[in-house]
Amino acid sequence: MKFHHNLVTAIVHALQAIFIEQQYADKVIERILKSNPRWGARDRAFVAESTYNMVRWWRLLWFVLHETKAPEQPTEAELWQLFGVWALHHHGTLPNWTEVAGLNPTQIHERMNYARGVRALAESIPDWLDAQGSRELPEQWASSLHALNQQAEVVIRANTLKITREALAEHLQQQGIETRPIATDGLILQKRQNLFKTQAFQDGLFELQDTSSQQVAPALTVSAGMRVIDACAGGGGKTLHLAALMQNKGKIIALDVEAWKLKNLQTRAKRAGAHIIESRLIDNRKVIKRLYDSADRLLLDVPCSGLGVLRRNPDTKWKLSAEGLELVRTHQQEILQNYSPLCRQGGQLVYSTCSILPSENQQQIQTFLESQAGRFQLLSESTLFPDVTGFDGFYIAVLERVG
Ligand SMILES: C[S@@+](CC[C@H](N)C(=O)[O-])C[C@H]1O[C@@H](n2cnc3c(N)ncnc32)[C@H](O)[C@@H]1O
Repeated sequence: MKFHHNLVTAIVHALQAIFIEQQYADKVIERILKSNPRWGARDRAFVAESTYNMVRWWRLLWFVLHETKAPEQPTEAELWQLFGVWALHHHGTLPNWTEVAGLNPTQIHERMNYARGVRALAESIPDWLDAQGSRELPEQWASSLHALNQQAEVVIRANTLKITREALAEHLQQQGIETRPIATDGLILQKRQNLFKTQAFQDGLFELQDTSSQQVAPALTVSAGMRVIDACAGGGGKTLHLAALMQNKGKIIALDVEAWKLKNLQTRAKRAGAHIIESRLIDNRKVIKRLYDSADRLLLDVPCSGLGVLRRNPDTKWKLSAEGLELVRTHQQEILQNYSPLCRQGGQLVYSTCSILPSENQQQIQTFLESQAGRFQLLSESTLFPDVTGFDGFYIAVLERVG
């Protein structure tokens, strides 16, 4: 493996932005790749994947480097050494540079071997989160955590408003992009590659969406002509899927508290040719009250810890705290309580998270049902565990309003 100094400099700068300036890893990597248009595909992949992997294994790498926890303000010299630890561990070789000259490969191997016996080190996760996970999921936690540290596959969803999954697969194959089918409308890329620049993406023939996330819209059992409210629509990943399942007939009201996300949703909806979506910003209580008792189907894809999508956003585990998790849970219950009246009698409410923790999932639904004095009943619930499915961790509950 030959390392390029300028690429590792970019990785060190990316880590500074993520850990010192507290920027989101995906945004940092996007910006760095954009500002270096002359890098080839291999260099771009090296920078993106090495940065993500160093974020993922952050705790483990610091332990191996210094036998300490990660410092809050790592110096540039330390980050170069940390890359050295990563290079030795992952590629089996060290670059011949002064920045990593002081590293001792024998010591690195010994510390790595020790760390293998301590789960929170081996899986590179904060102690509090490891304790929380094993308390909540005594049987499943170890294998779920291990699965959440693997690199996620690239999954797309064919936009059936424009093309069938089979025709899309053929179209992509003609561009040299090999895929295999998954779920109802999904395709998995055989090889990681950036699809955003393809004509097929610009033409709205597909969206990037993990297989687990693709299970949420079908849980609403929508049909053409229904009135659907997606109350935490964000950038609209699931809204677009709902529009496709409704064959662009009926109405979807997409709500969110962030105007910029709804703007993004509108851009995506236009590209996808989904014209039954009306977005509304929740900027006062009336926005919600006006919609009471009006939805045949209500989706509450609530904010969550993001634990189920650690494979894509490994920086989440370093940014989350026990206090933050508690706030998230309070917010989830408030959304359930305040927005459930949007569902009409006889209609259905789907609650979903990209978390596997029962305290964000089953326990929230239980608390909600107990507070409703029989107004809602649970039709089904399932946790999609990453170690079982091989995809993101998700929870989906389907409730019916009966009173
Ligand atoms: C898990 S994300 C939604 C992802 C989106 N459904 C998708 O598929 O792309 C949760 C969303 O809830 C929004 N949100 C947070 N608080 C909210 C509230 N009180 N009411 C409505 N939306 C809220 C966030 O801005 C965020 O976009």
